[in-house]
Amino acid sequence: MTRGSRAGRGAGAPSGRQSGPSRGSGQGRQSGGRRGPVRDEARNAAFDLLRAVDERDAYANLLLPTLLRERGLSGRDAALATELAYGSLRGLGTYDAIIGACSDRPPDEIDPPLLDALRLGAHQLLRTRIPPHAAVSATVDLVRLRVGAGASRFANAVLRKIASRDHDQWMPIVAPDAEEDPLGHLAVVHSHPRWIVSAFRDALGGDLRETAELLAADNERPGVTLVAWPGRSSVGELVDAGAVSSRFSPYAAYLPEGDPGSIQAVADGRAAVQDEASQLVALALTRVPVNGSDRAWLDMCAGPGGKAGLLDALAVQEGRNLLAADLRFHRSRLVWRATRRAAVITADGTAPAWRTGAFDRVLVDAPCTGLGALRRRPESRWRRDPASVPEFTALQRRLLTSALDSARPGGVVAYVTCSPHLAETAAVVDDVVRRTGAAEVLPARRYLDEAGGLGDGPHAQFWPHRHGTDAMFLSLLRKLPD
Ligand SMILES: C[S@@+](CC[C@H](N)C(=O)[O-])C[C@H]1O[C@@H](n2cnc3c(N)ncnc32)[C@H](O)[C@@H]1O
Repeated sequence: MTRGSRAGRGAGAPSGRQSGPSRGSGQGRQSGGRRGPVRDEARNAAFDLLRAVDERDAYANLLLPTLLRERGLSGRDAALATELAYGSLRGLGTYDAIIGACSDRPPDEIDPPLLDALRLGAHQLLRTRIPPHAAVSATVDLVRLRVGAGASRFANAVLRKIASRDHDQWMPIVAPDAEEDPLGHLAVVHSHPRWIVSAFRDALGGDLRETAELLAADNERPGVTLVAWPGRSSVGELVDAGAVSSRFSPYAAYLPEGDPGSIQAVADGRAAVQDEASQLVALALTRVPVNGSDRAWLDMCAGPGGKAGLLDALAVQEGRNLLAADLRFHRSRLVWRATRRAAVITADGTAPAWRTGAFDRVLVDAPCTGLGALRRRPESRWRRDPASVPEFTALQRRLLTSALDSARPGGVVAYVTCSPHLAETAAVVDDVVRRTGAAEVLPARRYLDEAGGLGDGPHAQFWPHRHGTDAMFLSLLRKLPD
């Protein structure tokens, strides 16, 4: 392919001149004579989101609602902008491999704004039902308006080449052979960094077929799950408001469509959005029998307050006292908002502000790589760095050690991560238990009767492809006498 040798106009695009914004999929344009580039607000918003993620390390899920509001996008336009932006960010690994095969330079030598536009185009061509001619012409228009005329000719040539095959036809061309390099194959086909594929494969006991299912599940948008805080609202109330009963948690309901904020119980602060596995791991901590006192509960890494919200509601019902702490003041403020009666403090869990052995139950929901929640943050898989794993595991060990110090003998500690990476899960627990000799590991699955498929060992591991939840890990530990 000769770069810049093709006409700047979109391949197959009707050539009618059209002024003013065009919204939607780019279909239905006028035909006739030559036309200038058409500004498409949904694609522009998606492009701006990708640029913000690249240039400012923006979080797509946090910025997108603001961007849509500022641009006045709603309904189908908002849905299109969201699909294009999220799909392009998730699929970036696959799309870059294909763009590289269709270009005379590797993706990392393509001007970043142009590369982002090509990713948007590749997503439309390979993963949506937008007609190829519309996907190409709308993307070329975007490039011409936002990057430049020369770049639009290059984009046109690359996109036409991408459009010559569908996703499955591209895979044997761009992905390593599945027999020779299974991890490399899965990484390209399912658009994940190789080190994450490797970590998932290890956590799934080496099962490559199941690893592929997990990777595919990571590329789906997660549904919305609500929690009805006990004593404040009920699943029945959520169901009456349009939600659907859940599979596992007695406090969960799924919201098939619509804005959670439009549900009265959520608007009133009596219910909230919360992943079902998050509910169950917090619940499991409260289910373990303890001999003697059961008054004082601690949530040591509580921000932004998802699990603290549920623990607070349960503590109120059962007459317990919950202390919720977080290292960061702004996170503690969120916890304060999510709870009614809990005492909330800003404190470093590794240097506790509380007395040793003061608590009957302790939750340590440790900071982690977040590899279990990749569905929620479309760009996060590319931001995570394997070099961060040892930093997290060092902190996780200190926090778990401190959580055991904070529990009284006979008390219970729940160690939770939103990552299935073995270095952050079983390895941390094994190491701390061996080093301190302060705890025995309990069979966590016994306290999660609702859900199967949580693994074979003493710990419990939820999975997106098995449970439709985040990949949440739980280990339950009983503090031994000194
Ligand atoms: C995985 S998040 C907790 C999520 C929370 N439990 C929930 O369900 O919403 C980890 C939290 O630990 C906090 N954190 C990090 N280091 C900490 C420390 N040394 N002591 C206490 N909290 C810490 C972070 O600020 C972050 O809010």
